[in-house]
Amino acid sequence: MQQFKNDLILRTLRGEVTERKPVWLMRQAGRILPEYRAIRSKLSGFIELVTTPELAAEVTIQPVDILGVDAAIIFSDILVIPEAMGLPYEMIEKKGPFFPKTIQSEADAKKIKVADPESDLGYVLEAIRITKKNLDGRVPLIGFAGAPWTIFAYMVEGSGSKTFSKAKAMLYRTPELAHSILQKITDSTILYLKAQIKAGVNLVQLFDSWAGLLSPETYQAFAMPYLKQIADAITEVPLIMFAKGAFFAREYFKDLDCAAVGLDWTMDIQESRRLVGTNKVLQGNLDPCLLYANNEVIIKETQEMLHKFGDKHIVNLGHGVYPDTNPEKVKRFIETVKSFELSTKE
Ligand SMILES: Cc1c2[nH]c(c1CCC(=O)O)Cc1[nH]c(c(CCC(=O)O)c1C)Cc1[nH]c(c(CCC(=O)O)c1C)Cc1[nH]c(c(C)c1CCC(=O)O)C2
Repeated sequence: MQQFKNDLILRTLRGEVTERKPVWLMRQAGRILPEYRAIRSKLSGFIELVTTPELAAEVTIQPVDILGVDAAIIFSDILVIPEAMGLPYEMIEKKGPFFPKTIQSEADAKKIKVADPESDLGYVLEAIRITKKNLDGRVPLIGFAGAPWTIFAYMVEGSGSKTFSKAKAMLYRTPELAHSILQKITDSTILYLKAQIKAGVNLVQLFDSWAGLLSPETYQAFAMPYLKQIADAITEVPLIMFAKGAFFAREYFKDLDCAAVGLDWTMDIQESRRLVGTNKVLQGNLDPCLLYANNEVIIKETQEMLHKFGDKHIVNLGHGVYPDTNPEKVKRFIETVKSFELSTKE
């Protein structure tokens, strides 16, 4: 096993008691950092950055150097999977992702293939290898993928949406077609995560960003079976399951073979602990908007959160950090976490 200078997150995921809690932020690599924007502004756009391994590796490491987080997350996007399956995406400035081609019919579904990570996603794997080399054991590297329902939602809807009603309509109208697409996404995701692990990531997170749009019954039918396949297949490294807005899913995750469950800021910490059980680590869940507050408020709210979680906790926000957040506020949040256990031990 690789030796790290800082392996707090891996020890926490193994259930060990550590000297302090590990901290990282979803979307830590990105527009909050002027150093990121400097690299990004020289390129044609986000996709060029994602597909240029040397630069993707550089922006992956920036938050480790600048913010002092306890893990790096590989700079990429969940939408590289639809692309590898045959549906390329565009990233429209200030609007978000757009798919010129989507899946509307059985004929469309037949045309998409199971991704071959080595040939279709080699640029991500290369970025992981370069990142590992340049991190030089400072902190572990997180790999990730979108959860099947969230990826399906983009492949059918074709863009972001408040309701994802086209994608949800397919679940209700043609469930068998939906299941066949979800299975292909799942197969692609398992191959992709395994390829990331082989390239060097030390843990992985699944993002089910649109989980909260489904009813409990629909989530049981169209999300859980595929999450279970992924969790059962990923045996090499710890898995963090993050399903935004899915209150109902916390109790389902109790029986999922994952090391940790991510909470968003709307989820009560003690209630979540009850639902998820005592075995798993919890991750989260400060409201990203708290980082707009003044330092005293940030420190107080962060400390309260740290108390409420107790042990078995990876500190994070409840969702990705918003792009207009002042990096100094992020640093204040991280410093509060780092000094917390020290101050309570004295
Ligand atoms: C739903 C989703 C996407 N992508 C992702 C999710 C799941 C997490 C979540 O729920 O937020 C995941 C993601 N996207 C990105 C990362 C990088 C690693 C990290 O967390 O630091 C990760 C983990 C980079 C990115 N992905 C994107 C950016 C912004 C692009 C830019 O630099 O202009 C970054 C840094 C673009 C993206 N990509 C996506 C959207 C909706 C957008 C546009 C939103 C926006 O503009 O903020 C799809």
